[in-house]
Amino acid sequence: MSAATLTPSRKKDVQVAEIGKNTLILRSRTWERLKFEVEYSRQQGTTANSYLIQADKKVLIDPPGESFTEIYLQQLTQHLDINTLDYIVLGHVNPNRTATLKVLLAQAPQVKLVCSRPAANALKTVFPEWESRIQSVRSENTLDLGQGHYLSFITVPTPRWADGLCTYDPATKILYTDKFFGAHICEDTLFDEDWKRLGVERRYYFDCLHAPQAKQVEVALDKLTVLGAKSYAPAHGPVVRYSLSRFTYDYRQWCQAQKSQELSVALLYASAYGNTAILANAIAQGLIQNAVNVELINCELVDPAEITRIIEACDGFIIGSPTLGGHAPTQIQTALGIVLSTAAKTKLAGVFGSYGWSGEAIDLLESKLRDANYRLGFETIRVRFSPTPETIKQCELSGTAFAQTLKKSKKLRTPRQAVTETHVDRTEQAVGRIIGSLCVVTTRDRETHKGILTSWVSQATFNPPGIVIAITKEQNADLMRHPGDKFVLNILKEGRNVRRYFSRQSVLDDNPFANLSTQTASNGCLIVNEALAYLECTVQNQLECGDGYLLYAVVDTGEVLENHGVTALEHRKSGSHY
Ligand SMILES: Cc1cc2nc3c(=O)[nH]c(=O)nc-3n(C[C@H](O)[C@H](O)[C@H](O)COP(=O)(O)O)c2cc1C
Repeated sequence: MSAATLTPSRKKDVQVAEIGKNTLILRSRTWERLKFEVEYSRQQGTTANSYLIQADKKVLIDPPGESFTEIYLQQLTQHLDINTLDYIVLGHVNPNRTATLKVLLAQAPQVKLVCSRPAANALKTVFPEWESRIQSVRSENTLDLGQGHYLSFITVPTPRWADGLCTYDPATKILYTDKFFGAHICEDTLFDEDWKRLGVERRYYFDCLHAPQAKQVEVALDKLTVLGAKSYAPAHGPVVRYSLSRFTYDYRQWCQAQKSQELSVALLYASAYGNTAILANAIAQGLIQNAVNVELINCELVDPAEITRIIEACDGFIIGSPTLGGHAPTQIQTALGIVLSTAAKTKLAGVFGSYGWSGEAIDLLESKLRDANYRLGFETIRVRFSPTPETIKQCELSGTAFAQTLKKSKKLRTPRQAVTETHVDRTEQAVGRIIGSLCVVTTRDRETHKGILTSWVSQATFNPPGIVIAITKEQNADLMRHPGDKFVLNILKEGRNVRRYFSRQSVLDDNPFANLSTQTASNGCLIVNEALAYLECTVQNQLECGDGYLLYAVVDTGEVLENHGVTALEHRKSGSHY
């Protein structure tokens, strides 16, 4: 076998070499950044690999995109009489690829296109005239080219490439892996003999393309590793021959590492023409770079039960949509319904989308989430038509901002668990796991105002609206203990450290209201303006119990001060003290 290596060129070119019996690689090469998507940002160039198997029958695998059409066909025709070509196998389809396909199909009317069923459906929609030339295959299907080249197909659907198809040739033990096991790097070296040097590019490629779909990649690996391949022939970068086991192991490890991140974000989207998908991938990068697991959900492919499961398990969710005919696609509307009925209000949310002129889908998503009181982790991203390098960067930064906010809120919400069982009675620890809304009760005695921090509040009646509030004797809350006493319950907002002014030490030393913006309620007590909401209350009943009191108070009036926040919660180590 001659693994011919051609002279380097700084211009785009096509490198051709034999990589196995009857098998050529045609590598369309560019040393420049091919596209502005994040996956190309390391600027090492890339190769678009195509393969030609010439046995009794002839198959071309994955012709490149339109930036190479001309130079690729020039090279191809030096090694193949197009009139003898039988099949073109496609690992996936995208609009960019169709330019080369159109030329090939026009020149070779006998050629059949072989692809997965989703790819076939997509092609038939856009090119109905090709219908009779498209042959869709499934995992158990094979194609006999003669001379031992008995090709088998393996469908490998992922959120990003729902139509993914790998091809295995037992004659050469080459597995054509399309988007798996690639790297964006352009060199003369065809194989991976110096594979350690490729580590950074391989990992970056995985992070950009596969980390947000780690679960589906694992399923694909299960299908591919049983084949016993000796080489991987990917769509980009060197052919994998020397590091096949190591690279497969790395993929497993990277998937595991991704899935075991402490924080996880569900990234839901639909995209008819690919623009919203590009935004989703850029946001995913921002999250992944900040050690957050991303579950990419292409809403067109995932059933509602799976969306519900992922939404329940995630720490935050981000949803993106194109606008088509003034609406969000049905699948996005379904996903939104699931989110609104499933996701806890404490989950951080985000909205993005590509639109043309009116962008109703993005407005719908944002307004529904705001109305439902979700906190948004970044300013809603609206991109007209195709993203630009700037908007891609903006998406990455938004992903980063989202990850950081998520980490902060997780810290706030996570109770400190350091106490050992020898120090605190287990029962007290268990009682301490009851949590409540963090509030400041304000009372008034002539010109003196007082504030008491509490989280022992619960709604008790609907009609009249009434609450029960527990106070301990040491809280010295005499001004609110008797029927007819008035107070204001200020419900605090998560993320604002208002409580520090009302800790025991602060109250003893200072006037807690000196550093806070307040206003006077109609019952004379103070409203803390930084609170999320306040209730003006009148005590009706009091019950002395244990070392405290239980008060039932009727809510006279109240108001939400900030529409877009969530209530701060109080977590305690132990139920033995406040
Ligand atoms: C059939 C069709 C209908 C569209 N209707 C709207 C519309 O009502 N309002 C709008 O802002 N953009 C509209 N657009 C523009 C798309 O939102 C825009 O092309 C967007 O980039 C598509 O995103 P996608 O690539 O993620 O599918 C329409 C586009 C098409 C092809």
